[in-house]
Amino acid sequence: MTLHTAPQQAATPLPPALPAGTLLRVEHLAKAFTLHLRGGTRLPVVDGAGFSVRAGTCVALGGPSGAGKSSILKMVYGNYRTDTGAIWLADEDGPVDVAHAAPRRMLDLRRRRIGYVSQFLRVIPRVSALDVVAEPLMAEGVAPDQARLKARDLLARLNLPERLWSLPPATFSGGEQQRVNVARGFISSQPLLLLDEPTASLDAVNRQVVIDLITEKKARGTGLLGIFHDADTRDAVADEVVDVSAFATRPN
Ligand SMILES: Nc1ncnc2c1ncn2[C@@H]1O[C@H](COP(=O)(O)OP(=O)(O)OP(=O)(O)O)[C@@H](O)[C@H]1O
Repeated sequence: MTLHTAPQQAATPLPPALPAGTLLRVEHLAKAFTLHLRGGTRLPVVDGAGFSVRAGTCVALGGPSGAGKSSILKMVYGNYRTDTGAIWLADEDGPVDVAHAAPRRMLDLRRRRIGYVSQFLRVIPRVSALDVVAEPLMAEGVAPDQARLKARDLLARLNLPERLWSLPPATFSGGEQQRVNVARGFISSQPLLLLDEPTASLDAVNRQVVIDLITEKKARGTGLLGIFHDADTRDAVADEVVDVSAFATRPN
């Protein structure tokens, strides 16, 4: 995962008082990509994006392909720089604007406050599937044996054959890698979890497992912000769908 390092807007807006239970509030968000290999052409993606995520709910980002759903998710996780606007993330001492957070702060927020299940697993050479899943818990200070126990539980629930657990996932199928990725994302307990198409390569049985995992997170008070191309999954988990094409800066 990359972290943007460029400075953002000149002035950091004052933190708002987020309503009780609000974990994330996106305000007036705008982003355009600059295509340096195309003579600096600017490609506007979203303008004026705004929505909130409350504890115990799942908000789905909807809209057609290319509308900017993944770009919004990446801005919330601090992977993409924002041009204007604010992304208020609830922290223990009050809201932090992710759009202005320094890289070190962002890494700390990722450890404690915000998790992310990316679309594809980033394979780490020579690390077993079990340790890929257990690693975020170990990074939080959980003892390796305990972290691996929880990882085993999740991999078993996601029907990953036990013979694969000790192998690095580089050679796994797309669906097997996605299940390792989902397990890695769901193992920790940050209050906000971002999901980028977590069921895209999964069969119906494992899609249902992911739906159950999301439902359990919601019941424990986690807020989720996700992209679900599969309408059945979206209908099963989403409390609200935010149509990103409403924030488009050009026809999609
Ligand atoms: N790093 C990048 N550099 C340049 N353009 C980009 C970059 N990332 C995304 N885009 C462009 O921004 C637009 C929005 O892309 P994005 O992936 O956010 O859409 P999406 O709604 O998630 O699409 P899909 O449903 O197909 O995944 C697209 O036109 C895409 O080409």
